[in-house]
Amino acid sequence: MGSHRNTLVAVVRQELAEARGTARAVLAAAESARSEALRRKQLIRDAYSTCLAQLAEAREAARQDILRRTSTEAATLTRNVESLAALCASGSAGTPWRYWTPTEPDRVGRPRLLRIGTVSYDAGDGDRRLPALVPLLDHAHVNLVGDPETADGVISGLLLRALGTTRPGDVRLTVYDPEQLGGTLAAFAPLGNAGLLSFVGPGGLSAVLDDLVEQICRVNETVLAGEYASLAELTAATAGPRREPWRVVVLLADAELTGSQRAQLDRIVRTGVACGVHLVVRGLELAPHPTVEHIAVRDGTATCDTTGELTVTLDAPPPPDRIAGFARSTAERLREGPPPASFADLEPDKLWTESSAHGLAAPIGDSTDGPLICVPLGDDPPHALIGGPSGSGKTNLIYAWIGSLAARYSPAELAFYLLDFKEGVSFARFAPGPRDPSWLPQVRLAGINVNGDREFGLAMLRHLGEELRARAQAAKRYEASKLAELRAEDPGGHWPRIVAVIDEFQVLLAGRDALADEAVTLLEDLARRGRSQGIHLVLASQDVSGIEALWGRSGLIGQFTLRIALPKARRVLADTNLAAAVIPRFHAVVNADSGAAGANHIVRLPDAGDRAAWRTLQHKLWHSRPDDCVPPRLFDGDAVPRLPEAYRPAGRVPRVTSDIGSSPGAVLGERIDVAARPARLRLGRMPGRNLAVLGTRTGEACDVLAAAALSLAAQGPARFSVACLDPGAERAAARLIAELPQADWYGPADLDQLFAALEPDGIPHYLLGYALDAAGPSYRERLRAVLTDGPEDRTHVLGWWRSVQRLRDDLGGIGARLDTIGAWVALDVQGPELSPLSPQPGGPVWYPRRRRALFFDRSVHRHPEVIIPYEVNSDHT
Ligand SMILES: Nc1ncnc2c1ncn2[C@@H]1O[C@H](COP(=O)(O)OP(=O)(O)OP(=O)(O)O)[C@@H](O)[C@H]1O
Repeated sequence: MGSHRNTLVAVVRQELAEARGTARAVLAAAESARSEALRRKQLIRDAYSTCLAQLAEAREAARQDILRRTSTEAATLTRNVESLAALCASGSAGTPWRYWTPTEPDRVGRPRLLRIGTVSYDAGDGDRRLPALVPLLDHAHVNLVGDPETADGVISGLLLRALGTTRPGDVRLTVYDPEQLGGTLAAFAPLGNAGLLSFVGPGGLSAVLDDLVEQICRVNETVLAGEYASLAELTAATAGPRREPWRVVVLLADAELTGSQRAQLDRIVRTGVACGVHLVVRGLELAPHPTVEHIAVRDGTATCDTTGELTVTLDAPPPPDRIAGFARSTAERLREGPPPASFADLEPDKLWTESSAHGLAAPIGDSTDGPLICVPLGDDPPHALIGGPSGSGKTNLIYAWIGSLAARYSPAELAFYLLDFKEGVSFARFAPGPRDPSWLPQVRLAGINVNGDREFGLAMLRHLGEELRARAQAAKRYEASKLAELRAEDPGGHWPRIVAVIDEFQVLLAGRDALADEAVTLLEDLARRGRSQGIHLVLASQDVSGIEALWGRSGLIGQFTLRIALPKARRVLADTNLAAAVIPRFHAVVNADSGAAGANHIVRLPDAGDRAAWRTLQHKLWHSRPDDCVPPRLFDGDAVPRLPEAYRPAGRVPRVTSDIGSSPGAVLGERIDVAARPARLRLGRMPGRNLAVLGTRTGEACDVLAAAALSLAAQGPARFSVACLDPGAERAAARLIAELPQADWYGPADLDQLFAALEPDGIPHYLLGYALDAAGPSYRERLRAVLTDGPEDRTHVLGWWRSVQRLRDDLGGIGARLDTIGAWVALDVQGPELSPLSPQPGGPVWYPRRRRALFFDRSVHRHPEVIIPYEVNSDHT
């Protein structure tokens, strides 16, 4: 029993153990499944939160990106809107009152939008403000509602901006203010003095409306005439000034309108804008129409059609004193007329498009009512006379004319020769200078500071005389009677029209000397025959007696049919023509009928003297110049020409066997002529081929001798004996010796050796004698022998005597024959003193002047000629 029990127990135990084992296993499995599930759960949780974080990150990145793009786009848009606003309301249309000044529109400028205040908006980086703009001229009527005081402030601002962005006279105001009788806009009253503003009394509304309706009918009928839809379109199409002013009618009415008034007002609303009639209304409701801009104002703010729902913070009204000041100056300017054309306005749209075959025409300014006035030159009128007292603007007029012509006619069509006898450099700007390398391509010659050098004037006339002859010959060859025909027959030829301007020409004619006689003869010839050969003279003078001198020469004055008189000019126009006496400053009378009353054109002249404006034009023309265009010859009477390098020995001693040449030429100075050629003295093997330099100006005498010696040395083998008998000339003589390839020096104690050395040996031998008169009587005999016999043996004396008297003493005293001196250069020696050396009885007409010398070579000259001694060493040593 006991064992059975035990067995049972054992079995039970066994089973229990097994069951427990199973349970444990199940538990363990469950545990592991649970922990697996938990792990998975954790994984999922982790993945979820990673996912959330990533999503958040992506969302943030996307948000930042959107914000960035938004702000960039907003900034661009803001900029665009701001620049658009600035463009639509530039200058006085949009400037805040604190900085406000009127801005003149350009010739084809269109009316702008007008600022009434600002709208603020959030640009992302804080609050920004944009101008709130409304249309008026050419675009809209303005209908204000709301608080009258604020509305009147807006109206003042709009009117001031509209007036300030247009030309004086382009806007006419009518104000109907029955309550305040014009007091609301009283600050504009000065405009009434110029007829730009009228106040209408309480009973005058019907008449005003009728008048506006009539105006609209008239504009439609006679101005637009079915061809244009509006005055704005007409102005744009013609690119000219406005044909009709804008009429801006301000109606400050709180009363009811009668039926007919309302009907008229509605007509104006519908049709006014196209005809330049605009209503600015407060207290009335205008009939709905696309051209009506509504502005509702309240407490310093407004809403209007252009800005939609945005609230406009209104600008304070313009200060009344600013309005009154502007109105006064506008009325004043209108009385003075429109501003004159500027120098730039004389320029054509395209440069160098005109042909000068049949003449020249170029504007020099505008008339008081607008259009530019052209001045003709050609077959008729062929030549011009300009007159006006000092300071009246002759130089300025000449600049304007030259600029205007130069912009139209290329160098193939036009050539200028310009000469100014005034002290000053007015024509220097046309030639290259140290600060500006440009030049006016049409200028062939410019003479400045010529007041002392009438010879240069004569040289220019001679040059033109030669040109005239050349043209006349060509015309004969081609059987042409005028320039246009010659150009047609000879299309390959270079036949520009020539305009020669001589300012203060009377200087050339002053004096009863041979120069004046020749100048008059040349002028007469040029004036008479230049017409058909395309050579035109423009003579200017401030001097009545100079002009009167012309009147005495009927052959000359009769050709100057174009007369230009500046204010207070006398004797330029006909005696019965008093226009020049009454024209204001900076105006001119242009008369192409020899000054006859009735042929006057009054021209307002632009300021053409302004260097910057000139430079702009000149640079433009200079950059367009043809490749073969050379700079003009500039003659400056104040400049001293240097001995050109070509006339200096290159350094080597020429071999004795080199070509000597039959008559080497000594260069003495620059001739006063158009080509700036050197004055040469031929030293052939003939009696008298010696040179005497006469006068006491040591520096210039030394320069003449040095230039002669150096130029001779540059031409071939030669010997030089330099005798210096004046201590003041020693440095110059020493400099010369240093530069000459072969030279011997003789001082006062060496004169015996000098004369001994002058033995002929076939090679040219030049005795350069500085202050030869100091040699003294004991050497006179030998000197005379060299002077007499030397040249035939190629020995020539180039000597400096300090007076004619001393030269004469050296040659044998009173009654001595001076024919061994074949050529002389006189410095500070008076004309009569030269009579023994001159073919003219009484000596030449010569008044010594600085750096000028009179040169006479018996073998070539009929009359002595003026030369400019070259500067040989710039330090004058
Ligand atoms: N149209 C103009 N607009 C503005 N300024 C002008 C005008 N014309 C001349 N002027 C000025 O007036 C002054 C005198 O002019 P300009 O030198 O042309 O006179 P001018 O008659 O040649 O005098 P002068 O004979 O004494 O040389 C200059 O300062 C010049 O700039």
